Amino acid sequence: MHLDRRGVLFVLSSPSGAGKTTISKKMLASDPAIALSISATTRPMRPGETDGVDYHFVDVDTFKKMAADGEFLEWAHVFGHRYGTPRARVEELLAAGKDVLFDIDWQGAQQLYQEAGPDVVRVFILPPTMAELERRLRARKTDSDEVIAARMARAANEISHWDGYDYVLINDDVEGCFDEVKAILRAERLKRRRQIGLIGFARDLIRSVPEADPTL
Ligand SMILES: Nc1ncnc2c1ncn2[C@@H]1O[C@H](COP(=O)(O)OP(=O)(O)OP(=O)(O)O)[C@@H](O)[C@H]1O
Ligand SMILES: Nc1nc2c(ncn2[C@@H]2O[C@H](COP(=O)(O)O)[C@@H](O)[C@H]2O)c(=O)[nH]1
Repeated sequence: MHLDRRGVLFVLSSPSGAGKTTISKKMLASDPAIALSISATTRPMRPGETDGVDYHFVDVDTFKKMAADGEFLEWAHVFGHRYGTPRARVEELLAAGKDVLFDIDWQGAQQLYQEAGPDVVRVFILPPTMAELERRLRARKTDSDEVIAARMARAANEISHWDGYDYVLINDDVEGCFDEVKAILRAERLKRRRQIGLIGFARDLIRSVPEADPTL
């Protein structure tokens, strides 16, 4: 049975290369009730990325204007570039009854939580080892040695924020991690405070009992 509920703002964070894009893509492909928040970024496009799908690729002046105009729900400097979550798409998705998936760093998760509080569910993904993290970054073949070194150098800092999250998973095996993420989303969707349709449903159930106490 379907009851109206508040949308979940589902955040995935991790050190670069731990697998959050991989998990996000699997979630989006398997569940039409959740849609991706498409960030704006000033970083250059990678091979295989599409403007407007993976990110909105913008120059620094455009980004600064968007920030000054209040167009971002949150934004941060990451790896020497600016990244931000456009407010409009998130609001449209929530109004359409969707859950929203965010692939953002710990600074973004913190700001989003300040904005949207308990509607936000924060999941942090750890790699099994730092050697495996570096191996994944290299195997992805999207970044230069210099970029990979910078991402590895920042990984410890990113990981140090693990305790600001509601759930922490170790992505050793993609399918296992994906199953855990799906279980979290499913349980969060079922939380009583998100099921706004429950109030009317329970009231109608009670009123349908002729012998019920009329003050209930
Ligand atoms: N459990 C896993 N085992 C082996 N390889 C994995 C696993 N999870 C992801 N990968 C691979 O590791 C690489 C990095 O994954 P991905 O791009 O999803 O990381 P990310 O956390 O989104 O990184 P970034 O923050 O830089 O976008 C990809 O090539 C992906 O296929
Ligand atoms: N605070 C935000 N962080 C973001 C946003 N979009 C992406 N990110 C994070 O940046 C790094 C690097 O991403 P990459 O695509 O260049 O590898 C990663 O941790 C993302 O989660 C955002 O809108 N806000």
